[in-house]
Amino acid sequence: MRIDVVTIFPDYLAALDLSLVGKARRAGLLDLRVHDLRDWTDDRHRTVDDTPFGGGAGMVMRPDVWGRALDDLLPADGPARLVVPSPSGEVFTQRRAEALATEEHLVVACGRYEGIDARVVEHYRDRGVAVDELSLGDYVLNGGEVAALVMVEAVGRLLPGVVGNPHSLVEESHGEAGLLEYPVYTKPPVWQGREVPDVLLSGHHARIERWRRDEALRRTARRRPDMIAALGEDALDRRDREV
Ligand SMILES: COC(=O)c1ccnc(N)c1
Repeated sequence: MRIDVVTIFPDYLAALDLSLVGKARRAGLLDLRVHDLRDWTDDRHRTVDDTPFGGGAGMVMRPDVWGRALDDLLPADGPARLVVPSPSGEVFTQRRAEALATEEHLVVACGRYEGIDARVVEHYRDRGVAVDELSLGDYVLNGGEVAALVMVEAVGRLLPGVVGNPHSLVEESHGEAGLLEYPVYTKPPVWQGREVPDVLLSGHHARIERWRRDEALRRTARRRPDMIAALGEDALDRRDREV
């Protein structure tokens, strides 16, 4: 997979050279390229923004600069998908990360200031480019870069070969089961006078699996009842309903 990230703060994305995403890049599993939007400006001040039509505070990012950048990065007939992190976007979820991880090419446009001129998204949608305006949640950031870091990591870790044990992706929170993850424990068996649940030391795999499912259901029902409500009718078996 190729991911192009366009930003006026390329250094913000340096964290993607680390850890799993960095390993994926070095292994050739992820072709991640970070671009400075100012490379597409046409004035000596390398201007990317201007005052908003209709007045109001702040500045808006210019469509002409973004257009030159995205024309270079979004091939006319290519499979690329344009992702625009925005507080007014659809919520970015694990399901969306899974969908994006199947794409050949993503271009992530990081807005700053009051945002990007609305004609940019319109223009590429009208040209037949798939455009996802995506939000991390109901809060505002100073720019799309932090959201781009989150999205690139959430998508990159799903690529085949990136995470050592693919099975661990299944049992995660928001994984296939649609539940939050059960609590986890490791050595020492007693810490601060607190013991590990006996069932986890029993070696009885069926009981351990049942305990983990029960804990995931309890945790989800307590913290995210909306996720329980969203489960399909056949998602809960008789034993689940006893939890
Ligand atoms: C400028 O971008 C944002 O403020 C932003 C992006 C994605 N999700 C959010 N909740 C905010």
